[in-house]
Amino acid sequence: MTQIHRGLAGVVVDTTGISTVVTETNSLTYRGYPVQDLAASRSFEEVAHLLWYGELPTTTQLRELEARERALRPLDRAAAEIVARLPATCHPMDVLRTVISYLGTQDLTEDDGSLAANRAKSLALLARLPTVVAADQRRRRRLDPIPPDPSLGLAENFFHMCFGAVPAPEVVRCFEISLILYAEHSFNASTFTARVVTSTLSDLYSAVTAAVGALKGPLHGGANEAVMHTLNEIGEPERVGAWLDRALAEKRKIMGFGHRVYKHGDSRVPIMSQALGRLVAVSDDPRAVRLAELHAALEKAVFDRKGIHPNLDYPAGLAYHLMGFDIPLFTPIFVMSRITGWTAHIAEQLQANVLIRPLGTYTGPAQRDLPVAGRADSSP
Ligand SMILES: CC(=O)SCCNC(=O)CCNC(=O)[C@H](O)C(C)(C)COP(=O)(O)OP(=O)(O)OC[C@H]1O[C@@H](n2cnc3c(N)ncnc32)[C@H](O)[C@@H]1OP(=O)(O)O
Ligand SMILES: O=C([O-])CC(=O)C(=O)O
Repeated sequence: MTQIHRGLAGVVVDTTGISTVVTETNSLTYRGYPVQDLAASRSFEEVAHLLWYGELPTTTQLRELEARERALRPLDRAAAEIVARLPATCHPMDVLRTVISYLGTQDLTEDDGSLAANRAKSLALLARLPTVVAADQRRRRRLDPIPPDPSLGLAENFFHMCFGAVPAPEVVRCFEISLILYAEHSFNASTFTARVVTSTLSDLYSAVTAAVGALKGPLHGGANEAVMHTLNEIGEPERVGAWLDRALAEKRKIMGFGHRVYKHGDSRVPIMSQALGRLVAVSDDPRAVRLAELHAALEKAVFDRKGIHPNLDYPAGLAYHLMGFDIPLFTPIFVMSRITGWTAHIAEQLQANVLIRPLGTYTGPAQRDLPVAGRADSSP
């Protein structure tokens, strides 16, 4: 009897040299480096280089990558118009997906699937996606877009393009840590989607567009938005117990909790939670402390009631709210980071490609004779 692995749970589908969760230390490594060490001392741009090239950049390589990223940030007029004209009723992930698809049609660089060509496309997306996301937030607030500032690093420039100002260094660093932590996580659903598309020898933009669609769902990246909706729904720390009783009785999934791979806690959560704590301490949001209390109370209550730990989306969701971003921007920010991991996997897939095509056990009707066409009683 064929064993069925629903959801591919526990199935090893390929090798990868990009990242792994070291279960003995509950540590996530990118190209061998623990992510907590990267989050403590490195920039997001350095991490992008590490994921793409396999090594941290030298000073010269970093300067070169930064210079190219800064130069590639502006959108062409048509891309800017697409952002401005798509209905405000659509989710910013739909805007991002649509603009990425458009950018693919405008990319006239070599499309031979070579490593060099894909690296150039990956860098262009890393540079332009923040410009799209920031312009989308501003138009929803009825504000004109702010052009990128090439004197600023990627994280600072994103704040500049969203708000016209760069916040305190603690806030920028918290944001950058979130980008480093979100950058890569092995064969998660969106990365696997990108690899499936790539395995047919389709192009990088098609793979990334599909990955955006996979990340949007609330069981994956969309959970960071859902976390903030949950906190708003509960409202006050004192209401956590009653809210959780009802949610569990209704068999609701508590967003930002649980994980397919980590069963004893997501290795990235302690780092992000510490960064969130520093953010709360400097936040000028009058509700910051109460929200942090509510956040901690829900985490404790879910663990006490269900033994389930939070995943990275749990601290990241509240952090993005306290940084001033609108909730529908949270998952697009995840994309701004994960574009590095997706594109590293696309390159890896192409280097030793095999078509990804699993099997399913058929449970439909047994083979049967077709009814005679045209007979009145031929329909079942
Ligand atoms: C960056 C990321 O993408 S991280 C993931 C973000 N997603 C979320 O936060 C959404 C909420 N979490 C979930 O839905 C799940 O934990 C997933 C989808 C992440 C992982 O799901 P799976 O590995 O398939 O685990 P599964 O859903 O089978 O959960 C196992 C058990 O724990 C329960 N459980 C898992 N997560 C939760 C949760 N968040 N709330 C309540 N119960 C949960 C399930 O109901 C199930 O219980 P049962 O055995 O009594 O039926
Ligand atoms: O690995 C997963 O299934 C989901 C996740 O945490 C991620 O993509 O960062």
